[in-house]
Formats: sequence, C-alpha cells, structure tokens
Amino acid sequence: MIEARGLTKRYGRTVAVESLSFTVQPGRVTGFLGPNGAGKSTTMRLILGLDRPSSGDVLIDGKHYRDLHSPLRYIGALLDAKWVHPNRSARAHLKWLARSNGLPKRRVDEVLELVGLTNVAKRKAGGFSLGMSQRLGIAAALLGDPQILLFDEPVNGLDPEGIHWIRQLMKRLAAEGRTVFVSSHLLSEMAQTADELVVIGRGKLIAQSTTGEFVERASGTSVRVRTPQLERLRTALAGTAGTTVRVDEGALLVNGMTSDQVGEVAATQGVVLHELSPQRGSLEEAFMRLTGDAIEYHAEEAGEHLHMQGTSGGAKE
Ligand SMILES: Nc1ncnc2c1ncn2[C@@H]1O[C@H](COP(=O)(O)OP(=O)(O)OP(=O)(O)O)[C@@H](O)[C@H]1O
Repeated sequence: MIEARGLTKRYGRTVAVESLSFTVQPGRVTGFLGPNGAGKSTTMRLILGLDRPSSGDVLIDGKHYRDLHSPLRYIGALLDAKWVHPNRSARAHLKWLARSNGLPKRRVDEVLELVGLTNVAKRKAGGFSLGMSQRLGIAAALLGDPQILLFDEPVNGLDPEGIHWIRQLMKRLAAEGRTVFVSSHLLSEMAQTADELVVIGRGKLIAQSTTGEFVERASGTSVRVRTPQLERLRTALAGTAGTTVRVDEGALLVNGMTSDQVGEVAATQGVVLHELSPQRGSLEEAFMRLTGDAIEYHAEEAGEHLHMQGTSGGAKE
C-alpha cells in the first residue's frame, strides 16, 4: 500500500504538489490522473525518495522508501523509459541492475520473456523504438518481483498494440494482488485501465473514487437520442428531471438523465428510437475543466457532484 499524507513539494516559488493525501491499495489498478504539469511525476519521485517533500509524508507499506531493505524487491517503477545507456544491450542493462541490487540473475531472462524482448535482448537499447524502450523500462521495474509498481505515463507515444499490451499487463499485475499505480493525463485512457482513480489538478487532490463514479460525474449525464417522433419524445421528457436541447433535424441532447432512463420514457410513450447514445465525447473536456481550473470548479460546483478531498479551505467556501 502507498499512503500519502499532506504531501507538499515546492520548487522555489512553484508549488508542484500541495497537501496531497491519498492511498493506493493492492489488488487493483489505481490511476493517477491529472493534466500535464499537475504534479504527477513530482509525486512519483517523492514516493520513490528521488526528491524530498517540503512537508508531509509518503509511506510504502508504512515505511519511507529510504528505509526499505532492497527497495527493488518492494517497489518497481517506470519513470523515464529513455534513461538506459544507449550502448548497452537490453540484457546487459538488466544484468547490471540485477547485480547492483543483489537480485538473482535468472530474473533477467524471466522479465525479458515477460515483456516480450527475448529476441532483441542483445541489441543496443539506444536503437530501440519507444515501445521497446517502454517494455525494457517495465522489465526493469519487474526485476525484483515487487508487490508495488509505479508507471508514469506508460502508454504515451505507443501504438495501439503497445497500449493494449500495457493495459493487459497492468490488469494482470493487479489481479496477482499487487499494488499498481499508473499515471496519465487522459481520462479516456484511465477509464479503460484503472479500477480506482486519484485525480489531481494544479498539485491538489480533486477526488479519489472508483473510476466508474468519477467518469459518471465528470461526464455528467448527457444522452443523444434520435427519433422520427421528436416532439412526442420532447413532450414526454418535459415531465422528467431531464432537460432537452434539439441538436439537429431528428435529434435531441438530453441532460440530467441516463440513457436507460431516456429509453424507458420513450418505451412507455411508444416512441420509436433510432439512436440512444450516452455522450462521452465531452468527457476529456469536462475532466480538463475539473482539473485545469480546480479552484474555480470547487467554488462553483463542489458538493453537488464530487466529494472533494484535501482541498484548501478557500476552495471549499
Ligand atoms: N525540478 C523542478 N524544478 C522546478 N519546477 C519543477 C520541477 N519539477 C517539476 N516542477 C514544476 O512542478 C509542476 C508539476 O510538474 P510535474 O512534472 O510533477 O507534473 P506532471 O503532472 O507530471 O506533468 P507532466 O505529465 O507534464 O510531466 C510543474 O509546474 C513543473 O514545472
């Protein structure tokens, strides 16, 4: 388990992370979500003891990283896939890591196999594509067979096959009972991978909840519905919690109702539907609104949609 309590990091006048408190539990993939510059990498560096917090604390199974005996056996991390020496082969790189951390040499071939790099293990890592470099970084993270894994934007720049592979791997690692903490700036990506989300904006915690709950709140409930009996449906919906906007000839956008609810209203009125689709298109935009301008959001909408955690006093007023 990872536990952050009041974690704050300042670089001069920049506050990268402010009063962050969250927990990351084993057995599930926890997404660490926030726009670029929100403080994700800083937080990960703080977890790994690569930077010291200005105040607050972060513990790994109750201990500071620096107090872990043989840390690679506890926690593995992919922060920057390109830090490998370019003239070293993948195998040489992993062997060096294993030797310098007192890990058994057999793990090198095991992890190469696990990430699908066995056939290119002798090639220089400097010539690797981004996808191969990511795999090598993941192999390094898995070397000590750790129970806790951190991945910083692992799918950035990958092709669809690489993305699919990483998603499956995260899920498998979590299903094995490990703690998996993975960062991303895309809600749509996390929606497909993470069970739980820790969401930050401008260094502050916005929410910690299940992914399903967050997606629902972020997207609001907007449903596109197309029908040849538009006015009839509109009249039927007038008596519900939903509000409707006519978007084109035969289509309405319904806010404040789920697609199930709209479908049921249509059925009871015998209205024929040609389309009934929850609108996720604006999800990313809604998420940017939530995280990009956290203060403004809190002031205007807090309480109504999200239970806020760890936000500053001013934001809650
Ligand atoms: N070493 C540093 N010195 C000065 N400022 C820093 C340093 N590291 C991070 N920052 C600043 O702290 C803030 C958070 O950066 P951080 O890299 O943690 O964000 P991020 O969410 O990981 O974003 P990205 O995905 O773009 O890396 C940014 O404003 C950044 O400029």
